[in-house]
Amino acid sequence: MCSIQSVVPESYILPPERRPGQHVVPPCNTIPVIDLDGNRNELIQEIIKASQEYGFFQLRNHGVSEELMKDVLVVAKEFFDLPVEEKQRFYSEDPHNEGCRLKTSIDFVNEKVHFWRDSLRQNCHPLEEHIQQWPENPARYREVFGLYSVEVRNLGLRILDLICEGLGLETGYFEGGLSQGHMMSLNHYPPCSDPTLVLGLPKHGDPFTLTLLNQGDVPGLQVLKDEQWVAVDPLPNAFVVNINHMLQIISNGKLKSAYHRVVASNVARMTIVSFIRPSMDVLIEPAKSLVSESNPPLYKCFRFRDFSRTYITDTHEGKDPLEHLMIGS
Ligand SMILES: O=C(O)CCC(=O)C(=O)O
Ligand SMILES: [Fe+2]
Repeated sequence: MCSIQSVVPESYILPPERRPGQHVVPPCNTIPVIDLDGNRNELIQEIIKASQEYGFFQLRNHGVSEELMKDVLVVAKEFFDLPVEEKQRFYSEDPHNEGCRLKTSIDFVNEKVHFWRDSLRQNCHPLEEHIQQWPENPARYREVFGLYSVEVRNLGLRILDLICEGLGLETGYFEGGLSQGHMMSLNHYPPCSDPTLVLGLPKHGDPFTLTLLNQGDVPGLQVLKDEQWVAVDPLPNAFVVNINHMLQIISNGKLKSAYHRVVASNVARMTIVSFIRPSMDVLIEPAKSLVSESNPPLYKCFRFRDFSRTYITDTHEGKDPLEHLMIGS
């Protein structure tokens, strides 16, 4: 994308009703901050409560070192600062390209308005199957992201274990197909001369199982809570964790996959997002042990592959991607 431009290009300007505008969004002091070092039973209660009320929480004392949290942001910035010729071989506009892919906005060819974000997406698990496709330049790229991806995946699986216990599901429910993949997105939001006209990312819910976001120290993320946008301001060295659509369905609506968006700003912002994701072939449905006659299933059973196809088109058309999965729809 454009790096620094004095005028926002027409193709990035949203229609007035979709712009963030001048409206000042309050920082949210109520999104729970959870210490992973705490007592296990209390921790489980806190995670479940936060996931029910907000679908989001910030996690501290998570075990990933401060140095590694910072290093990935530095190396990611070094990648985006490389000359265009160096980055170009990763660039693809094909939304079905699942390899290590550099793109700008979301679906540049098909979308009506573009979003103020460049991203590099890479698969991370199993590491040895994917690392060879990752950039070799900057020189530390594979080493730093290799270490980080293993630690973040383990952390994600640990949180899923706590959620599993908190929901009362059988041990290991999220192991295997529901957490088979790990995809990382290095998001680069360039400085924008008029952030009121554009969005870094539009309102969306994450389609996978669980997200762990390292958002650095520049604000930009906002969550929809009770129909109001609230800012999730950066907390040093914390992960922002959020429940994804598949976890909402498996929990039969108990846990919430909250809508969120990213606003641009006049300084650059770099974030590293890790998605723990299901395999394409896995069947998703409300967990059998969570449904009963008095608590009937809210969602149909479907294959993740089929959902991923409709998610892209639904999101483009501004539709709720979960609507046609509801029983009775
Ligand atoms: O960069 C951020 O703050 C959030 C990114 C995000 O929501 C996503 O990649 O799905
Ligand atoms: Fe997201």
